[in-house]
Amino acid sequence: MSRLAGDCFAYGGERITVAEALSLLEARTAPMVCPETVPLRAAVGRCLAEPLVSPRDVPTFANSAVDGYAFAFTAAMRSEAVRLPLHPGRSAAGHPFTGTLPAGSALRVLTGGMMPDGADTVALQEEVTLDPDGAAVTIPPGLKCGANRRLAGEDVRRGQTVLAAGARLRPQEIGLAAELGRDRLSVFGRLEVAVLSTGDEIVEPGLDLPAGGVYDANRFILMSLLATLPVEIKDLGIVRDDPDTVREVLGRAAARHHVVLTSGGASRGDEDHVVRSVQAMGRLDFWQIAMKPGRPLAFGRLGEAVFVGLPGNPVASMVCFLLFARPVLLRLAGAAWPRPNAFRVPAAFAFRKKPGRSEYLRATLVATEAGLAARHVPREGSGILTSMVEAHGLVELGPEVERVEPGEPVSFLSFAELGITS
Ligand SMILES: Nc1nc2c(c(=O)[nH]1)N[C@H]1C(S)=C(S)[C@@H](COP(=O)(O)OP(=O)(O)OC[C@H]3O[C@@H](n4cnc5c(N)ncnc54)[C@H](O)[C@@H]3O)O[C@H]1N2
Ligand code: MOO
Repeated sequence: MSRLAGDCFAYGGERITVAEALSLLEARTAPMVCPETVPLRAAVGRCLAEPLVSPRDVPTFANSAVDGYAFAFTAAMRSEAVRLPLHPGRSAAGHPFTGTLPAGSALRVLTGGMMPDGADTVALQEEVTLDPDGAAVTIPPGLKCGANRRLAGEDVRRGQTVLAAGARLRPQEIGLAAELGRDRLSVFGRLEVAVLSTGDEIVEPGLDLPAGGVYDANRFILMSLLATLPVEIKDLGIVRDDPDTVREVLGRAAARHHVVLTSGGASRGDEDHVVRSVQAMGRLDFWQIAMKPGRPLAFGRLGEAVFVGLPGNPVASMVCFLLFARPVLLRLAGAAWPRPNAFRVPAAFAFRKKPGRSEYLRATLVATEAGLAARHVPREGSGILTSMVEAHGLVELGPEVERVEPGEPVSFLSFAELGITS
């Protein structure tokens, strides 16, 4: 769709804060995929390619919110019980009453039934007294005019833009489109993302582990994270760190995918063949982000494809994916730039840190007498993957923070806000 400039990931400084990195990335990424029209059921999780405008009011007609009796409200009803003769017929959902209700009478209505002409208020059936012969109802005093009535257009107005282009379609957005009568939607096509691991020590799980070997955790983390996004995942496995193989794999991956995502080798600009190959075949920009974990990040271009190189340590790789790669991929896939909500909760810990960089502490939410609080997981190295397993989210301490005292409010970014829902 749009072409990103070859140098879109360039930046001048040495070290960059998390906020600066995010605003640069937001400014420089744009959708890479084309719109396509898909049936509603296939649209969940995708990004809307054009605004959704309602062709009608919803509800389309005024209707009763309860099973009861409809009538025209009168001032006397505020203070006294009023007995109304029952008009023949009824209004049920799908079976409207077609006449006009005479003033001073009531009509049997069921939930969802169209409000009859001449009525503006409904009394709940449990609250009225029906004459033994069923000929009249007595409405208790105190009802408000318009009670138990749902107005036409009270949810959505005709012509209203209910979803903006770029909206990520969750079950509720799919329901809204269905409610407006849409059976298909124009959504952005899936972003094609190739994932690979490199590093001579990295071994495929299931194989024997030689001395010095490390099983590939990152690729499985990344593919699982990608599965939460509107992308098509191509698993390129572990690529041996040999120049010819790396070039060949990268060349093919870049020609067939929008994005090539790797982990490891993000800091060793001179040794790693992935890094060297991206530099030789396209352009690579190293980012040193003032954060812990996950300082080194690499962004680049391989022809038309975007290259994202995450740090090798599994926790750093995952945190960098969640903070930086995820919004970039969503934006490339047509989504509006996501802005996860951090909740302010009291800290259930004390902490000291260096100013000038952001820290992301793996944290659990714990119930205290004062409500929920965040407790940081004590073992926190960027290779300690069990810290992520234990955690419910990340406590984000900004560059200005030097210490946290128990009870002080901190920003808690739940994993759910970062797209990890199960
Ligand atoms: N002299 C310096 N050393 C390091 C720096 C630095 O700035 N100067 N930065 C440190 C930080 S922070 C990180 S993070 C790592 C990043 O290094 P790389 O991105 O180049 O990653 P590697 O060196 O390849 O690997 C680091 C670590 O992660 C393990 N790893 C790699 N891939 C996987 C995988 N797919 N699954 C599981 N584990 C993986 C790898 O074996 C290493 O142990 O550099 C620091 N050093
Ligand atoms: O990015 Mo590194 O793993 O923070 O320590």
